[in-house]
Amino acid sequence: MSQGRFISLEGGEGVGKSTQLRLLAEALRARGHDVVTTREPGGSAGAEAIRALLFEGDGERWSPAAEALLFAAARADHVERVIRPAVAAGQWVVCDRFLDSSRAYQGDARGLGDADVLALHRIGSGGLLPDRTLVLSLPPGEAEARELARDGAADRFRRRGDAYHARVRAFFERIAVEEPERVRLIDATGEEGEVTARLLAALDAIA
Ligand SMILES: Nc1ncnc2c1ncn2[C@@H]1O[C@H](COP(=O)(O)OP(=O)(O)OP(=O)(O)O)[C@@H](O)[C@H]1O
Ligand SMILES: Cc1cn([C@H]2C[C@H](O)[C@@H](COP(=O)(O)O)O2)c(=O)[nH]c1=O
Repeated sequence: MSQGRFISLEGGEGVGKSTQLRLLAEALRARGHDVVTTREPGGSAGAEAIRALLFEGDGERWSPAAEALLFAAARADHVERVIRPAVAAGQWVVCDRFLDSSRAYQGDARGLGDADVLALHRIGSGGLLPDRTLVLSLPPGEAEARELARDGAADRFRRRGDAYHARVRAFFERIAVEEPERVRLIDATGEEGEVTARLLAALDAIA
């Protein structure tokens, strides 16, 4: 049995994560890997139910702590029921967002703190980390233009405003510097296929 892997795609809204999830999975399948694609919040029945709770209502419905707990609970179910079994069975799991989104959005931008988010992750998911995290990076105006062309309107997370999203972007850029073995910053400008090629190149030692 080949060795399973766990890869997460991260970054702000509209940078191309869902598009690249599909394209990267196709490229990895073409290399002979058995690939499972999934997403957060969600990815298992219980976690999708929590996703609905998180997306309903206005942006301040949940306190930072309650929101972090909901994301951590969804992740615990997803990790236990989907991610760990797939990796143990030799599959490659490619996930649209994971722990680093909680660190960026709840820990940093909502002020909960990195240590508390990591503590929730240790309790809920045994501290599982991806083998590689690929952070897609676009100039701010470009991500927003792509997002508005796709949706026409902002969802409750997008409505938190520019300063909030600037903190998220800065947090992702920082962890790529601080955790270079796991986290790679990827230029997400240009054609979809060019971005996929950069992602594949950034899988170097684990592919
Ligand atoms: N390389 C690209 N060039 C131009 N447009 C792109 C590119 N990649 C994705 N798009 C388009 O940009 C929009 C946002 O892409 P996508 O939905 O993949 O982003 P996302 O990061 O998953 O967003 P969100 O976090 O909001 O779910 C989509 O309409 C998609 O078709
Ligand atoms: C996993 C995770 C996500 N979020 C936020 C980030 C986005 O604004 C939404 C998810 O939207 P998407 O279109 O499905 O990417 O949720 C968060 O704040 N914390 C998290 O842990």
